[in-house]
Amino acid sequence: MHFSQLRRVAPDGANKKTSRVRVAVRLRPYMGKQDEKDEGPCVRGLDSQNLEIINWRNAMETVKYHFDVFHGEQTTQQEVFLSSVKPILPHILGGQNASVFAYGPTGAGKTHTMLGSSEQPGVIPRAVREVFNLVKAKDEEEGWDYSIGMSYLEIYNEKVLDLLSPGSQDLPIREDKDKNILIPGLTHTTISSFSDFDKHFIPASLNRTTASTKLNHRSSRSHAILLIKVVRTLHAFPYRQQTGKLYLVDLAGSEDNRRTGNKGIRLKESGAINLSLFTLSKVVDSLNSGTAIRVPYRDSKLTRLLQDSLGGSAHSVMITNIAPEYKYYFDTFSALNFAAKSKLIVNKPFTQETVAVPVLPVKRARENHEVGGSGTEPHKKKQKEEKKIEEDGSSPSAHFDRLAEPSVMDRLIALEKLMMSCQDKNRLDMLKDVAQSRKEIQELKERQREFESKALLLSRLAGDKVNVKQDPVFKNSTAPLQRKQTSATKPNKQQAVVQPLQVSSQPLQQLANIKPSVCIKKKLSDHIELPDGKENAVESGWESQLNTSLLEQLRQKILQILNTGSLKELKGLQQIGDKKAKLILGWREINGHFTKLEDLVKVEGMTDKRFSSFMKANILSAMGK
Ligand SMILES: Nc1ncnc2c1ncn2[C@@H]1O[C@H](COP(=O)(O)OP(=O)(O)OP(=O)(O)O)[C@@H](O)[C@H]1O
Repeated sequence: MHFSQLRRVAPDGANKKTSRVRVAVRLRPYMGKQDEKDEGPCVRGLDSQNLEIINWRNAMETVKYHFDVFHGEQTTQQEVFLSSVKPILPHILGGQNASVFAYGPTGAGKTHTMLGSSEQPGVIPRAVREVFNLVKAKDEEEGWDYSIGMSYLEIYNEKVLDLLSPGSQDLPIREDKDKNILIPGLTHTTISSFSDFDKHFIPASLNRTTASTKLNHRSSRSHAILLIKVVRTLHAFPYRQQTGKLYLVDLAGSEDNRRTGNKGIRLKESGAINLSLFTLSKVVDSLNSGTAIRVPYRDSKLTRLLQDSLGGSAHSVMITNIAPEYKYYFDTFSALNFAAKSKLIVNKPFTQETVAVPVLPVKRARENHEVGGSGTEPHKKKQKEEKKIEEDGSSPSAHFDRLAEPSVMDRLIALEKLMMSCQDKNRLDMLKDVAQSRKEIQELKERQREFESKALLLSRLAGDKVNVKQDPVFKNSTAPLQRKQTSATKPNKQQAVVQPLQVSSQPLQQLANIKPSVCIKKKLSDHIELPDGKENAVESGWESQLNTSLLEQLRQKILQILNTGSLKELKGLQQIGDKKAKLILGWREINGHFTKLEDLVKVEGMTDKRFSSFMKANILSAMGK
């Protein structure tokens, strides 16, 4: 029977909606040599979806990335298969397409993930076995006959080569009227069992073009693409037929030409690899951002070939492999940026040892390069301290010195720019917001520290002199604080007006509703709506009119918001604007928690009077609901 003459039908569940590419990241175990061992990893997992890598711009920070799935160093081949690949396989039997591809730097574990070894088989053998199992489990009664076939090819230097028929020429890629991608002339072999598959696959794998680079002895210089095709045909007239394709792709390594010493033919290979990987990144980005009108499949052979199995109604998974050693830092960083949906700079040291080491290695490297290392005294002192720290090798900046050649730095900067230009606007805005908020919190933290040291000075002076306020030394050294106090003495109408708490303060209001006292509410309202806006009339004594247990509950709730509330939740409190909320966050970062509500006066700009007014406004607001 000639199936090619039979009518093809649309796959089950196929629709016009473009599906996104699921992104998983797999971190392979540390494999540095013994003498490199002390360096430790530069990247580590946080949980099943997040990981962090040291920020090359500032070794005191980490950059946190979020993915659909994160597979840590201990993750087994079986776990990777079960969570990232197995769920998509049943779709192939229903006539839909799918692709699984391993992306990442050379030596980071792509081949291990896709192929594995006989002791630890990877995605390819497990997926093929599973397809056979799924077909076997199909009920005869459903009326379909299944046949499984395979093709195996590589894309090397933008040429499509048939691995089942070595020595063949570059094959063309075509598209039929139903938008299916075809490769005329490509060997397609029917396979009846897993061992049948193995018989064809193993010798074909040896035909794969590999060569050695400085980074990895067995570096793969081509994209190896295994196609498993499942065709199902109805027993009876009209002999409907459906074809599902599964592409299992071990991509070439994405090493950087200038670092790997590639010349001549290797350089040409790298150019082709980089072109196709760059196009793949644009395709994945277009599919996942959902904003692109045109997905640039045609810009490389790889993406053109995968066109009907990546996006559209296909099910796609990209497993990005990364390595933890510092020598892979640049590659890991670019692989993560390629794969990431979002990233966040976290102001947190990577290891405990780095906590006390305020180093800015990148900045220093560039400064040295640009201005010959000259600088002010404090700058020189800082450099000296940094040098000392780096000599004993305890700082991550020591590792970055190797990356800190101007050419590598320039490429990291260019990479970031490129990444930014590829991002959709929202992501860019989000990054800008994060950077801005961090800057503000940093400034506020510095001011808070200043404030605290002044407060300390004040308490010392209070021990020496009876009336601190008249101490001229203190007056001079606390100018900003005094400015705040001066403005606080002006009547502030807003402070006297009690408004309902905003959305984020809902729990506080709910709490107040437990035992509302109409009588008290009215009385309090009378007080707070004084026409002249003066708050002193209700500043004291108002608490005594409230039910004490309710008052305590409200106080606890406010304390909880102060201690755990987000910026938005803090701003939901009465009399806490954006600036004050950030000051509170800054105070929390430095000091931990407020033990009691009265501790709020330790935050810059919060006087006793303002605190009383704050308490009154929040409690009355909750009561007034
Ligand atoms: N998760 C892992 N667990 C144990 N060993 C691993 C793991 N991942 C990779 N390896 C080992 O690391 C080495 C490099 O891995 P692999 O050859 O798979 O890298 P690759 O990314 O495929 O490189 P290339 O681009 O050259 O193909 C191999 O010895 C491999 O066995």
